[in-house]
Amino acid sequence: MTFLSIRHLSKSYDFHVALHDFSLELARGEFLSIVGESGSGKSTLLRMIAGLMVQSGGEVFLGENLIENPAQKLVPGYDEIKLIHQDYQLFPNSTVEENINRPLLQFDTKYREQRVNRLLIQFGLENYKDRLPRQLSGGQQQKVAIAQALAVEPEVLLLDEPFSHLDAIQKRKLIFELKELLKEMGTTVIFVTHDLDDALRLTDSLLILQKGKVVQKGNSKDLCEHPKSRYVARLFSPINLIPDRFNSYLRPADVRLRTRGELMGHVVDLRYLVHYNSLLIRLREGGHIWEVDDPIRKYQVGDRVYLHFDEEKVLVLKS
Ligand SMILES: Nc1ncnc2c1ncn2[C@@H]1O[C@H](COP(=O)(O)OP(=O)(O)OP(=O)(O)O)[C@@H](O)[C@H]1O
Repeated sequence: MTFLSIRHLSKSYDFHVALHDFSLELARGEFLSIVGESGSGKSTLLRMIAGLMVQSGGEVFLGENLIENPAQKLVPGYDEIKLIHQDYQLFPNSTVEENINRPLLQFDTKYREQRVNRLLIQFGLENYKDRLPRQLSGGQQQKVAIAQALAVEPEVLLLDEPFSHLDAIQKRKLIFELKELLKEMGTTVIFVTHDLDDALRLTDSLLILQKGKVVQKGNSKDLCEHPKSRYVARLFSPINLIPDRFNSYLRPADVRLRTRGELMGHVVDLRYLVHYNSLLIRLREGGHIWEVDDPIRKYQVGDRVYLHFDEEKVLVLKS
């Protein structure tokens, strides 16, 4: 059953259309990642969903209730829908505990104490509760910001690249912890990012946004195997253009390397990665450079190789 319903939402800034006719339905507790490059309209969309920006057209409903925008509502925003972005602001002179407690001031003391303690435990922040934000790492500060947003038990959490200040290891850990926590709480989540890897750590369900338009929506397997455009295909891996064939591409993992054949090239670069060597191969035909996986780490820079592939692996991408 639909819980969050976004109907024909659009936004123009002066004459520039930042978001075109966007519709989406999410069930309670569903997770979705929206992936798009910088300027594709991700933040604009989230701010309108949260009721923090006036839209040019369309409506957002949470359950039966219309989400009013700042022109319709005296105090913009809702406790039920919380938006967290990378430039979160903690109160610098308040402790971790006080920061998490801030949104709860209208509740009675007993409830506040219980809620804050629970969040401190859930986020592993019990030992840091008396510290000031500047005495925490970036990851811990980000956890405090998220715990603060969750204090009022929002039904919907909107995450606008909130992990971009963190290093890769911290980020992976936080996304993993957050995923478990949010599933347990039954929160409905929309995560926007330009990084497909981050998106896939949180959710399998993806929507790809480009220049304010939805280009594809589905699970990661569908999008990886049947991308509708080069942009979607390239989010998953580089793609290699097949010489003398229009709009036909291969992923690095779908090319097989042999010592004889027709399509010939030379290895010009090699990167050692966890599961395979990634080779750059200059093709004899047209001098194209292909990126190809070498899972058995057989080839070296300078080697001559022949490239083979199965027809069913060819991606035909017109745009
Ligand atoms: N206040 C504004 N006035 C005019 N144009 C704006 C304004 N805010 C955003 N835009 C434009 O709207 C488009 C979408 O911006 P938005 O910030 O929503 O994209 P984004 O996908 O979140 O980008 P990023 O990943 O860089 O944050 C961009 O072209 C941007 O320049």
